[in-house]
Amino acid sequence: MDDYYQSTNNDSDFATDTIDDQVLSDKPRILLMGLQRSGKSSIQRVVFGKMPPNDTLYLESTTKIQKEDITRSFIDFQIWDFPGQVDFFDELAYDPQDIFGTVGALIFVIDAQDDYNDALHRLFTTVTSAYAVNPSITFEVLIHKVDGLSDDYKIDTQRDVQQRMGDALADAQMEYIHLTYYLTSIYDNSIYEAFSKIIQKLIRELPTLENLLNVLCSNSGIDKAYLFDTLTKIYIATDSSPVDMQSYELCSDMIDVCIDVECIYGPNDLSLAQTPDHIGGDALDGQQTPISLDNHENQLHPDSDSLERRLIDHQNQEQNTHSSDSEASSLIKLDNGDVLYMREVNRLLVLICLLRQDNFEKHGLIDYNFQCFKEAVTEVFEFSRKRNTQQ
Ligand SMILES: Nc1nc2c(ncn2[C@@H]2O[C@H](COP(=O)(O)OP(=O)(O)OP(=O)(O)O)[C@@H](O)[C@H]2O)c(=O)[nH]1
Repeated sequence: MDDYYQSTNNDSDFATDTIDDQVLSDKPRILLMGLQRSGKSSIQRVVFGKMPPNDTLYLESTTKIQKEDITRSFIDFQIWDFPGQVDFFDELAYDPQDIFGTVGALIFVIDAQDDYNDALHRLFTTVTSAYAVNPSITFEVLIHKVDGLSDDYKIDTQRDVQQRMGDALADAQMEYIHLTYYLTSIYDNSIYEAFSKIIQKLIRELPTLENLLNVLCSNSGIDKAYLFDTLTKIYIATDSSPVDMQSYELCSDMIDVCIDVECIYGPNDLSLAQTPDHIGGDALDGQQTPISLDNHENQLHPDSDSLERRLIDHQNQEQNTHSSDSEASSLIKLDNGDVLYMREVNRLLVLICLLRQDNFEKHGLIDYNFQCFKEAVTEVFEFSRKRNTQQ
C-alpha cells in the first residue's frame, strides 16, 4: 500500500465521516466481514470512532455496507463494514472485483462466545473467493469477544479455529492462503494491539521506521518506543525489542491522559508534569494530577537534585524552546522510577518511550535525538509522498 499516511489535516470535528459512494476517495480499503452480531460494527466504532465499549450494546444491526473514510488519522484508508446477514458470494448482485479489487486487508470477525461452525464455513468461502480476485489481500481473523473466556479456553479456541481452517484449506489444496489469527475484545487493549499489527503490514515504510526507532532507542537509553497514530491509539511501528502488553498499555493510556488534559486545559497547555509517586506502574486512570507549569513551585517541593526537579526544568526548557510551535510533549514518572516520555512528531503521530530514571538524566541528548528522529521520519514520508505522486 502506498498511501497509508495522510499529510494534511482535516479540521472536521468528527473522527470518522460516513460518506456517500460518490465522494469516497480512491483510498485502499480494509474490509470487516463476519456473521451477524459477531462484533464488526462495535470494533469499527470503538477503534475508529472512540465509542465507549459499553455503548456498543445499543448498536443496531448493519443492513447495508457501511463505508467510512478515516480522517484526521495517519492511517489513511476506507473501512467497509459488511452486514453479517448477507453472503456476498451468493448474491449475484455484487461484483467481487468491485469489492475486493483494491483491498489492503480483509478482517474476518468470529464470535468466540458463540458456536462458530457457520462462521468457519463463511470464513473459508470468503477467503478463497477473495483470494481468487485479489491474491495480494492480507487475511486477518479476529477470534473476538474473548473477554468472557478463561485463558485456557481462549488458547483452545484459537488452536481449534486455526486447525480447522488449516485442514479445510489443505483439503482444497489452497494451503498457500495465509491467515493470521488474533484473540480480541473491545473491552481491553487486545483490539488495538491486533489492529496495530494489521495496519503495520500495510505500511510500506515500516522497516525504515523500525530502524529509526532502534537507532533512537540504542542512542538514548530508551527501553521501548512506540510510534502511535494519535487518533486511534494504534501503534504503527515500534523498535525491535519484544512488545509486552504492560508497556503498550501504559503508553497507550498516556495518550488518553494527554487528550483528557488537552480537553480540559486546551491544546496550548498540553505539557504536564506529574507529581511524584502518584502513578502506579499499572494503574494510570484517575490518579494523575496535571500541574500547570506556571505554578509548579507552589505545588511541588522536590529537592533540587530530584527527578521531579529535572522533569520540571526540562518542561520549562521545552516550553521556551518550542514556544513558537504547538508541538505537544509530556512526561510522567511512574512509581517504580521509570519515565514515560511523549513527543508529538506531527499532528497525526506521537512518539511514546519508556525509559529508566537513570537514563533520563541525559534528557538533553534524548531531546536532540528526538529532533533527528523527527526530521528523519518527516523525510521518509516526504519521499514516499513524492514517489506516490510520481507513480
Ligand atoms: N462481550 C463482548 N461483546 C461484544 C464485543 N464486541 C461486540 N460485542 C457485542 O456484540 C453485539 C453485536 O455487535 P455488533 O457490532 O452490532 O455486531 P455486527 O457484527 O456489526 O452485527 P451485524 O451488523 O448484524 O452484522 C453487541 O451487543 C456488542 O456490544 C466484545 O469484544 N466482547
